[in-house]
Amino acid sequence: MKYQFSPSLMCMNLMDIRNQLDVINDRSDMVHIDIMDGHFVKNITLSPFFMEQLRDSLKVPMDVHLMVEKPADFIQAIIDAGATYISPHAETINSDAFRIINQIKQAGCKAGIALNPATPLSYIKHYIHLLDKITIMTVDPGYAGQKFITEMLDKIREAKALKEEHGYTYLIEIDGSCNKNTFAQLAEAGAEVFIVGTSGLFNLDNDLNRAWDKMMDDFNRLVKEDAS
Ligand SMILES: O=C(CO)[C@H](O)[C@H](O)[C@H](O)COP(=O)(O)O
Ligand SMILES: [Co+2]
Repeated sequence: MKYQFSPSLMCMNLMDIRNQLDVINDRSDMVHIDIMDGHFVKNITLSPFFMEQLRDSLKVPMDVHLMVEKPADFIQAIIDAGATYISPHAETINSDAFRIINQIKQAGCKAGIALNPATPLSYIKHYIHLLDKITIMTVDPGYAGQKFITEMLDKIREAKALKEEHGYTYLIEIDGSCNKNTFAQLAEAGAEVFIVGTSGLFNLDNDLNRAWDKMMDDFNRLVKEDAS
């Protein structure tokens, strides 16, 4: 299994997009796009408009993290803006989970789900088999630069065990404080996709190529590639 890295574009230097996109296109597996409505979380970040501006310059898939109270209001706009993965929060789709997952898949996109730290995996047990990716928040949602919640390691282990036991095909993605202090324990627990933001990537160096080199030097020193 090859670990994947997804830079969180809400953390990038928006004054230097062009240079950073060249690095991102060369080195990342996908990009993480946080869309917030100011209600589900008290913050507003990126948007379908931002995605449309970016899509012709991007050579890697867009992974959209929907931190909004009413994701059904945004799904079509995000599909139209070129998303590959679309991940609403499980806490916001209780009344239309299957409808939303079907809408995402029928559009040819991949269906993901994001779970708040306080939300157990059991909350999605009736549709977990339909998912292409599960994003386990290791910080409370809404902001970059927060403290890692170590209790989430058990949830990651549980997601890995369920996947192995039932043959589920979802990717296990981690969102929040993925960095040199957490890479090893996250990989050991079962993380497969690392969303890297301020602490894991963008704050390591003003030059994104050098920052990426530093991140991978740390990662490769701390994590032995999973042979499976
Ligand atoms: O979902 C997010 C926050 O709610 C974003 O994806 C952040 O970018 C993510 O937490 C990564 O940022 P960090 O500074 O590495 O924690
Ligand atoms: Co996110």
